[in-house]
Amino acid sequence: MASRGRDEDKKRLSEILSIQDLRSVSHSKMDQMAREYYDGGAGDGVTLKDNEAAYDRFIIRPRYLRDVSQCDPSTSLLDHPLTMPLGIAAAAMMKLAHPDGESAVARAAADFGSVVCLSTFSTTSLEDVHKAATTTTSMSGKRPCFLQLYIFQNRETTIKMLNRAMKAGYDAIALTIDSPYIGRRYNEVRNHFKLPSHLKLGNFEENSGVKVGGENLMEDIESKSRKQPDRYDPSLEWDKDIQWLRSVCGNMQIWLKGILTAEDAELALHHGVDGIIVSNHGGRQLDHVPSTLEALPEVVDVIRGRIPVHVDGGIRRGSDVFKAICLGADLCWVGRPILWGLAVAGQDGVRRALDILLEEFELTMKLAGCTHVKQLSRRMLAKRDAMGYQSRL
Ligand SMILES: Cc1cc2nc3c(=O)[nH]c(=O)nc-3n(C[C@H](O)[C@H](O)[C@H](O)COP(=O)(O)O)c2cc1C
Ligand SMILES: CCCCCCC(=O)C(=O)O
Repeated sequence: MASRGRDEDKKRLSEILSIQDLRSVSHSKMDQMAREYYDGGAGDGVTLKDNEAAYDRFIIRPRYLRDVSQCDPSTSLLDHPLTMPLGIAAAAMMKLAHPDGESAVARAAADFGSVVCLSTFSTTSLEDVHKAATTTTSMSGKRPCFLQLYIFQNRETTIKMLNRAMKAGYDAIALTIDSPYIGRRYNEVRNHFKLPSHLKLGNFEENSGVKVGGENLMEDIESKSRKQPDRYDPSLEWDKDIQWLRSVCGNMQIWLKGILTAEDAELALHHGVDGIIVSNHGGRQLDHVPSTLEALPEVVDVIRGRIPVHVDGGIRRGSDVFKAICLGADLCWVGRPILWGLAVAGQDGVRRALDILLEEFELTMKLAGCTHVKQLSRRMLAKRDAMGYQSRL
């Protein structure tokens, strides 16, 4: 019976040709609360939509007659090989999409040759996910693994989690800096978002005081509720807290997730972080901030190759990955496409999402006249505006 279900999933997956197809099919697989939590954003969704729309404002300037019979889309991260410059972004509570949740995502990533960033609010323990993410049948050598971090007011909660991450073997922490409070998300309030009782947060004890959602979500969002005993620490500052984090992170690298300006990129460099992720949290935090693709160049220009710069938000096609790498990103992280794949067919659905992005990325490289990721540069893009297009960036 189970194998018939998997065969049907495989047939359905072979008919899915794009991430948009995956998104449409995923909608029938989730209830309203999960679907709107996954797909939605903050406020009126201006930034959410702009993250995707920004990719259509850039056009590719292809070069021809350049022997593209061989093409290598691979890269590396922390000395580990990656099949392409693509990682799986932190997303909370993956078991809302599929009972195999984060472990299925981690297994698909390992077999494909990608990297996972696990959310603080995973519904699987960080130890189990690390095991799944680093055990692979197809890629040789150890796989990299990131843990996304929210720092809690009760620092002991955070320290305990970091100690577990070090022991499990995580390579890097991605501290999310765009969330001193949760963004204003109407869907979650209307749907009375809460983690269903059969699911548990994987990284906290029952009595830790950490929870997501609940009866008073709007109060929680505004951080007024007395019912929420432990919440994000909104008092974080560059000087005191990055140093503090370093003192409790052991050998794990420290990356910052949520940089959107040259000024903060410069501060990140000054405070000695190991890498940055240009991100607006998939349009889920402050609405009306820039699309990440358009924020990327100012960050790349100030960093000048001294630390890696990654980007996430709105990436739905291999050509989007191509454009972000042309604008100077070293790697792209994808969030929702992976959740849609997970909802459609668990590990196989995630693998389908990754394969679609790889096939599209490789074909875009070849049709644009590139055979290696290092050849991608700003000269390969132009920006479309109301008047036509600007041929040089
Ligand atoms: C359902 C969902 C849950 C998320 N949970 C987290 C989280 O726990 N921590 C975090 O830093 N970012 C979280 N994010 C943001 C992602 O890490 C990433 O920045 C974003 O999804 C990228 O945009 P994309 O979904 O358009 O690819 C979440 C995103 C989604 C869609
Ligand atoms: C109901 C709000 C939970 C927020 C924590 C996870 C997260 O970062 C997200 O974007 O969602």
